Amino acid sequence: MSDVPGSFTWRVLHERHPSLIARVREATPYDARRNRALDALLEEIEGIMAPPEDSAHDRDLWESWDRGHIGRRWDEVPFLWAESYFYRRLLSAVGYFEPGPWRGVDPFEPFKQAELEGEAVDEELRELDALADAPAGERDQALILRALWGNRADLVFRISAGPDLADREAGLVADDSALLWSLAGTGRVCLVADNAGSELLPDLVLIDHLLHARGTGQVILHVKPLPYYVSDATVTDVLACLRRMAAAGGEAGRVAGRLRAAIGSDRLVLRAHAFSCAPLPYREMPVGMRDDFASASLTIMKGDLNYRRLVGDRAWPHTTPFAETTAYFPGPVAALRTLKSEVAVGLTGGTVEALERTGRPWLTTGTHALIQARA
Ligand SMILES: O=P(O)(O)OC[C@H]1O[C@](O)(CO)[C@@H](O)[C@@H]1O
Repeated sequence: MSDVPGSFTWRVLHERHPSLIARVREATPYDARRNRALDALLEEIEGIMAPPEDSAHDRDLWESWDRGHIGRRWDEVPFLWAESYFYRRLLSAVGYFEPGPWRGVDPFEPFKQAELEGEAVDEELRELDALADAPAGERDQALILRALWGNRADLVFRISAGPDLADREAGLVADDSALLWSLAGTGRVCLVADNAGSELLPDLVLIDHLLHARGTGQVILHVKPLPYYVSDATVTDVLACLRRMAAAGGEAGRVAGRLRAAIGSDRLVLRAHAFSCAPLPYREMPVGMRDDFASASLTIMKGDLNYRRLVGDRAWPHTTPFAETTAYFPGPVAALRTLKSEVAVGLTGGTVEALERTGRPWLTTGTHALIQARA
């Protein structure tokens, strides 16, 4: 829940969301009607959650996902539900679904594009040249760590996490990478993506490594069907990353070429399932998605939001076993995530004590990360 003033979840709803609306307005010159809708949303999020508009194409879908929350105060329903619904309402406000000129215009695209064009990305892509000749085991570990720490580059988080984020000390609080690699066999691997740009690029490099070097037969890449949580990856973002890598040349260009060919031969399959934007945990996933995950030798869940949805967005004792909270999942699963919210399981008592002893925040700052897996 988010109803305790000053708590982390309360601040996301009452501070981050209003500041995100301001950033969206700064980034795109919306017309008067869109601005009025954004004003109305700003007012609404301090009070009662309104239903989707009568004419909304996905009204039935949201009604099926509603658990009696619509019509209550935004901060009196589960945090996951309110936070997810906010992004749906923001898209409505900017005219994303309505027939007319703003239809399909991603309000977060200016942020995503600026990041993808940045020099930091050039450097990351150049580093792939040296990695291409590294011994196999070294490459495995380097690529998994890049995909993991790429999750720190989350734009919603960057917008509001403060300037010292990049300087903070980084730490891995759990590391099941050996189990992860033992599960990534020659059959199918699902990767459930999180952010575009700096996170999706290393995810795509990891996918290429699985297909090209590790003998994985097929990878199914799940992305979002809609712009979501600011920087979450859509198919458009996958294509932008492929173009960016192709333009960079060198090993990045070769990776892009192989991935294009893999899409052409269905060795890399893209999915944009409606449930990927649902305000619900994966425990409630629909049959089609369940079948995908059940057919894979491993599903890799990227990022903080997917982690919350995977283990359940609850105040678990941090020592609750990861295998227990994911027992419902239809196949082997791994999580690669930097910690940006208060949910964490699968840690040893010693690790939790050591983290608490530092007296510094570790759960919501993006300074710590985990690799967890269960067979
Ligand atoms: O992009 P990620 O790693 O899923 O992070 C999203 C996280 O950011 C927040 O929206 C704000 O910190 C969290 O509530 C959420 O879990």
